[in-house]
Amino acid sequence: MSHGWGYGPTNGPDKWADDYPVANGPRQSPINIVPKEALYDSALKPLKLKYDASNAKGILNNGHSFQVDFVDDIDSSTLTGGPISGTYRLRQFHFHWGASNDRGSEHTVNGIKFPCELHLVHWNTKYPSFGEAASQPDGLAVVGVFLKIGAANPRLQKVLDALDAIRTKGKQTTFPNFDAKTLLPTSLDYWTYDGSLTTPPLLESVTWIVLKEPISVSPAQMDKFRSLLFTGEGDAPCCMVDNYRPPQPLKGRLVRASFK
Ligand SMILES: N/C(=N\S(N)(=O)=O)N1CCCC1
Ligand SMILES: [Zn+2]
Repeated sequence: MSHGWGYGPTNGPDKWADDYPVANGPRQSPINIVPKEALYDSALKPLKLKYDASNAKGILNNGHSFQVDFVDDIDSSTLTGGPISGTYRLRQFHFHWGASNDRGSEHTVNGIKFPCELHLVHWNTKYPSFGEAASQPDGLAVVGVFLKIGAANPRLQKVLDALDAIRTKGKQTTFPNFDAKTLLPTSLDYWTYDGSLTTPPLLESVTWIVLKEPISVSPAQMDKFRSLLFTGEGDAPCCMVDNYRPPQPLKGRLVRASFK
């Protein structure tokens, strides 16, 4: 694949192994979650998410999705507990979505796709940096949250209102004072398994923590996600949609549940 990776017919998920052979590795993500095949583990701790709204920095169209970046030079926005040991710092959150409401999520549940999936990316502070952590088997922890079509979600609106300013690849703007915890559902029940980044470089360094309860999103809000472009200013416009990798082979991995 001579050109950069993406989600199109010539550079999409089926082609990523050309440049990133780990794409066919033993712990790739996402996966299809089959709740009846998950093992309830009473030893799993509750998730503890302590986020400081003042750590929110900016919002960026990175050409694959958009992300909200956080100050992560001190332990002020952290994930502890759950399946992990130690302290993981919030680095950024981003989303994956479809061209229509019948698809868009990366993880699926009993083969069901959601229209969108939120990923909150954290890195293990036992390592000196995000980059270093990303290359370690216990380096990252990503909390995944499904978005399900329903009533408009007011918690999403500040994020969606910022998208007009970052319509094209490479555009960014300031995004101060945002508490990422407001994006989480009431229940923090979760499934967890050992996996990878779902985009190149597909590093097998992620402890996945996928919440069972979705949050709501309205059809009109989904259309705001779809107003972004994969392409840069002045390029032929290509709508940012279907920026999701499909489920990957489980290859014998265990999926554990924090709930019965
Ligand atoms: N693929 C990724 N996150 S994800 N989709 O696996 O949560 N990332 C790539 C660089 C930083 C996060
Ligand atoms: Zn993601």
